[in-house]
Amino acid sequence: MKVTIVGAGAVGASCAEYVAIKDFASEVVLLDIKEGVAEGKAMDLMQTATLNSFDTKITGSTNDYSKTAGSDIAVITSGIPRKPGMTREELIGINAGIVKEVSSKLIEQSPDVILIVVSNPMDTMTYLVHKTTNLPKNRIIGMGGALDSARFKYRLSEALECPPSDVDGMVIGGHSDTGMVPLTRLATRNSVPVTAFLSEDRLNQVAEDTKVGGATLTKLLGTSAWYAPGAAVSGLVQAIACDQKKMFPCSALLEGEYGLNDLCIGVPAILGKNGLEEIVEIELDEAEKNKIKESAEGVKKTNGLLEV
Ligand SMILES: NC(=O)c1ccc[n+]([C@@H]2O[C@H](COP(=O)([O-])OP(=O)(O)OC[C@H]3O[C@@H](n4cnc5c(N)ncnc54)[C@H](O)[C@@H]3O)[C@@H](O)[C@H]2O)c1
Ligand SMILES: O=C(O)C[C@H](O)C(=O)O
Repeated sequence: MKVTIVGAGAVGASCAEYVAIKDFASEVVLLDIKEGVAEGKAMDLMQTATLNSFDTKITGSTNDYSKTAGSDIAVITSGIPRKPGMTREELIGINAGIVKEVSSKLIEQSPDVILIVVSNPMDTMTYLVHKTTNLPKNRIIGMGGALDSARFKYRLSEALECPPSDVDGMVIGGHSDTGMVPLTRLATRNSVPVTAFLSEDRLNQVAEDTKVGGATLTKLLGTSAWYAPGAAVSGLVQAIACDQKKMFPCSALLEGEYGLNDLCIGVPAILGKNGLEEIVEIELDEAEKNKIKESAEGVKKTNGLLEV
């Protein structure tokens, strides 16, 4: 199993580290345009192999796509991150060109590759890859919901004063400060609805904190987050590589599901060896349906800025 990660920056390197530590891939290739950076990070990570007990071979490449040939899965993290005070949507001008070029070069070398898009604004970048490549829709997946759901569970565990592992929950919708839809009605602590423990006001606070999770970290760090993003991407990579049939909220191309068409947005999906194998349509209540509709309008507005 060969995994390529384009962009050896904060998220790309974190993802490479988690993939390696989980030890399911034979090879990880890190590629970046910055001279020597991917090679350096690959070597640094390889020097953790005996410390962290993994056999995955990590190599680096400065913009030489021949090194990525025959990749089963490729992750696109290349592009710029936001700075405090910015929205993800503001990154479209620079990142659209990068994502378009990178996806085309990856497919040239690995025609059977499954692509995971991470660069922001992620839903629109995922849609761009669908529009500009001929890959079947199961082989283009946007990562955002897995991260947002992890943040949601963290915020719920804080409110419940319990370990995060006690909590289950999911965030669907657009990966944006206003477009995320944390499904508080369906979240549970060991099968008990969280609504049994937390007031409506507290749950609304949890939802709002979740939606601005990325912005909160960006303000603290001066750039956007990387540990949880890298871990979230590695979860998707593992589900595909190991044919786990796991469910994650992923940005998928919708053709009628949830009453939506011609956009990529976060919905529950089953991931396995064929990539995004199934979109799961869950029963939403009226308020949730309205939130998804509103979120989709926001994503479509951003898609409208693309020149495709
Ligand atoms: N979808 C998500 O949940 C999520 C989470 C975190 C970050 N992100 C996004 O991921 C992207 C990367 O974030 P980061 O913190 O790793 O940024 P970073 O600046 O640390 O790393 C980006 C890397 O991309 C490289 N790059 C730029 N153009 C390239 C090209 N044409 N080919 C190859 N490499 C190129 C840069 O040299 C840099 O090393 C940003 O757009 C960020 O907003 C998305
Ligand atoms: O917040 C960002 O800009 C990066 C990423 O989308 C995140 O949610 O951490």
